Amino acid sequence: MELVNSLEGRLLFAVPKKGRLNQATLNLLEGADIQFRRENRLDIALVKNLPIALIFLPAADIPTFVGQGRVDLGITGWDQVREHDAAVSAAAAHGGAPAQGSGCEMITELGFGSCKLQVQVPEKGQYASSADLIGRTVGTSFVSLTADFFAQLEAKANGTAHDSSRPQILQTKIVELSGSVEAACALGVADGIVDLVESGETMRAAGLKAIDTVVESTAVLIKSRSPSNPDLVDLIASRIRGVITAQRYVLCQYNIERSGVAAATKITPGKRAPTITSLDDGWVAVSSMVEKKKIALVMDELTRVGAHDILVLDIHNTRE
Ligand SMILES: Nc1ncnc2c1ncn2[C@@H]1O[C@H](COP(=O)(O)OP(=O)(O)OP(=O)(O)O)[C@@H](O)[C@H]1O
Ligand SMILES: O=P(O)(O)OC[C@H]1O[C@H](OP(=O)(O)OP(=O)(O)O)[C@H](O)[C@@H]1O
Ligand SMILES: [Mg+2]
Repeated sequence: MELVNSLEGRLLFAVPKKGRLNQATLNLLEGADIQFRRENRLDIALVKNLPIALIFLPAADIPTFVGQGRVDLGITGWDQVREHDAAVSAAAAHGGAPAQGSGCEMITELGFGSCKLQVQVPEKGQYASSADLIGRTVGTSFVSLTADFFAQLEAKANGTAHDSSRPQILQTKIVELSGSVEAACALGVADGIVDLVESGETMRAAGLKAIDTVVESTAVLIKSRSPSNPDLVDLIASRIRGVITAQRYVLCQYNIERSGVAAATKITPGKRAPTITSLDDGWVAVSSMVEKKKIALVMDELTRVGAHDILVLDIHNTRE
């Protein structure tokens, strides 16, 4: 109870308490110098060096807390934000509460947690396209997105207009499952599933294949429509962007004769522009940010156009 009282005046920041996004999120918080100690089993942690409290929640619940404005900031999957939005719209269409505070605003993508929410069917089965599943049973944890997806397919198949603001009466049966969704086809619970795919290993191991994509997802930083401390939200967003940039880029430095600079800086144009410093005897030193995943190719090409003394340095942090 005491801890809940000490939330007063603090910006509330929801982070995934487990699962695929947990560790990468903790690394990001560390990079952004958000210092905290989480007591064993406690889902609230006060940040020591900023007026922030971290709230550890399941990734799927974070858009609800942020969307209702109970929590100011959150990190979760874009798939979860879309599922939440679809659920709120569906409730409104059924005459429930109007889409009260449904809105989470996306601040930035975070560069981890990439995956696709895909329609999957048995590899050697009779279904070749999503439309073949109309009127069948589909298992998923993403019931609202799946219902929307099949409502659109059914409207198209029936030659009618899809209107998401009206209650959807589906021919396709959607069965809600909370995990290990891949088991549903083999065990006869569903004819197809809608679930996340990253490497495809889980899908293949279950003897399934993907036939359609409902949503492409990545981890995102989201905020509520009217956060309690907008300046602090901006500060955190800017720190987090800085950490992500630092993780994505390396600093590439090299020396080259002035005559080769134009060709070399085409290879390393930098994030904004390369820094060029004159050296003796018609040589220059160039320093430029390069995407980590491209650096080997960039070094090959720089060597080809006459660059020497190429150095690649890690970037600890950045700020625009
Ligand atoms: N295989 C994956 N690769 C990349 N990102 C993923 C993967 N699976 C899930 N995600 C992302 O992580 C989010 C949370 O999913 P995850 O399954 O990790 O959480 P959880 O269901 O709360 O945890 P758990 O499955 O451990 O119970 C998803 O909404 C999605 O954005
Ligand atoms: O394409 P892959 O790289 O194999 O990853 C996809 C799997 O990852 C997630 O499962 P998770 O590990 O969260 O288990 P769960 O199904 O019990 O949630 C997701 O639900 C898929 O099953
Ligand atoms: Mg999971």
